[in-house]
Amino acid sequence: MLRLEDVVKRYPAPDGGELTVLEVPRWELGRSERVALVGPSGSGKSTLLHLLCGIVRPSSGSVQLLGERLDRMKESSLDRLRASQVGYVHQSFQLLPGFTALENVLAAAAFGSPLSKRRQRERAAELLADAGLADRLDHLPRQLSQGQQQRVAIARALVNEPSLLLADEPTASLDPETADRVMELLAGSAAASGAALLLCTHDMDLAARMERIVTMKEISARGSAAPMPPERPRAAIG
Ligand SMILES: Nc1ncnc2c1ncn2[C@@H]1O[C@H](COP(=O)(O)OP(=O)(O)OP(=O)(O)O)[C@@H](O)[C@H]1O
Repeated sequence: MLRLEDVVKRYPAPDGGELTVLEVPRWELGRSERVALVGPSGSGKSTLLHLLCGIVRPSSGSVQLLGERLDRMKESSLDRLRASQVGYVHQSFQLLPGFTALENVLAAAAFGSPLSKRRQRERAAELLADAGLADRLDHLPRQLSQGQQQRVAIARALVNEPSLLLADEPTASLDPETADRVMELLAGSAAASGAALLLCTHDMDLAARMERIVTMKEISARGSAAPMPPERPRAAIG
């Protein structure tokens, strides 16, 4: 479902040169696989997630999602593919502050869902209910707890039945109990819908709940050029 070949990502450096952040000879993620991605801070995890859904383009090499070359696609086609096939859960939720929980989920459906408006509304309400938020549909993000906001973000990521779920440290700002519920929802939903899940985390307990753990070292010949802190044994890589 996802394949990277000879991918290099460079960013402009402040001194006018370039910083090579990623060098990936070859890496694949299969359909329905649930994988944890771990690596020190600055090793390129977020950059990799952004490359995998076309938010960022590689400096060279090929990125294939569902047989489509993202690196060659024009912006509007990329937007459409991402809206319909990819659910992205951000560490900081990124909900629309003036929209209710239901409206936040519907906003994603409006762009990427083939369903009728009525079915979109039903599905959005069902997902929020599955996330334990049936009585919070009309609440604004600021009227929700952190864990509730993250559950809205997960419902939003799932509303278009994506083939690929990308989650960038989705539990980083949550207490352990809430993190546990959020993980259950994310991994359980991916398993139920057959979506592939790639989850970036510093928490090795959460990572261990995925089918497979991959490290940035295994994926990329090069992490950040910046010096990295030594890896710690548990619960906090980076
Ligand atoms: N837009 C950008 N311009 C220049 N350099 C960037 C840009 N985005 C990221 N970088 C650099 O790329 C490297 C990887 O960053 P990235 O955010 O992918 O790491 P990460 O592994 O997700 O880190 P963390 O675990 O701290 O979130 C860093 O050294 C960073 O300075």
